[in-house]
Amino acid sequence: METRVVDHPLVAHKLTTLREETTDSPTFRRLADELVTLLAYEATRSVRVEPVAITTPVAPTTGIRLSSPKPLVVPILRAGLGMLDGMMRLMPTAEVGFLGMVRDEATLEATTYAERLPADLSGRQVYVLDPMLATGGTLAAAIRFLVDRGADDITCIVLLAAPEGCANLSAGLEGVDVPVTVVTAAMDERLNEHGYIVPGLGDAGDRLYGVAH
Ligand SMILES: O=P(O)(O)OC[C@H]1O[C@H](OP(=O)(O)OP(=O)(O)O)[C@H](O)[C@@H]1O
Ligand SMILES: O=c1cc[nH]c(=O)[nH]1
Ligand SMILES: [Mg+2]
Repeated sequence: METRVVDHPLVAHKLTTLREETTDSPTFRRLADELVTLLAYEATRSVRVEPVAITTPVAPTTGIRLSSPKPLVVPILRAGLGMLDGMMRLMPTAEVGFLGMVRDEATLEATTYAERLPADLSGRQVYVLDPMLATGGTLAAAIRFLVDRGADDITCIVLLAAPEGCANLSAGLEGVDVPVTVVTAAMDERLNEHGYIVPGLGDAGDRLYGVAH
């Protein structure tokens, strides 16, 4: 597994406001959206393309376009939904599938409660969106799910990652034989005793959409 921390002053600037406890939901949603577009630029460096012949008003030439089948973007509900528009702005012709997953706040185990994905992901490049890589349990389960369906290249775009979560995720992917890349806006210090990222930004889903009941 490769981990890339995007080192850019605009990313750091937006992330700082996102973390602030006084940042309200509308501002949080806007910043998450803007951050994803910046991260997606880095995360799509290896998106698959193919040559295409075109004619400009001046001359014929060869350009490139996204290969077929198109990349699949998979936001992990709930919080990953806050990253979808920012991603699709950069890659509007991608397809979108959905995974609903929730972490039990006592055991920190992730379970899947919803799935709407193509049955066959053979040969598909997949971009998974989830703002938080905490213990890594959610992303490990999501990646296994996608690989079991045939996905052969997976890039996870997260806003914050914890070092313990990255180590767990890498260990949890033992035996997974496809390239996995994590692109994050920051690698934070650690997890606290509740499995929250420190300094982090709190509960991303609650900050985007309000407290879940
Ligand atoms: O790395 P992990 O320890 O598995 O934790 C990360 C997960 O926790 C949060 O989701 P949550 O379970 O709170 O669901 P929500 O998006 O509905 O709020 C977050 O959006 C990740 O999916
Ligand atoms: O810090 C954390 C950890 C898991 N999920 C969140 O939303 N925030
Ligand atoms: Mg949550």
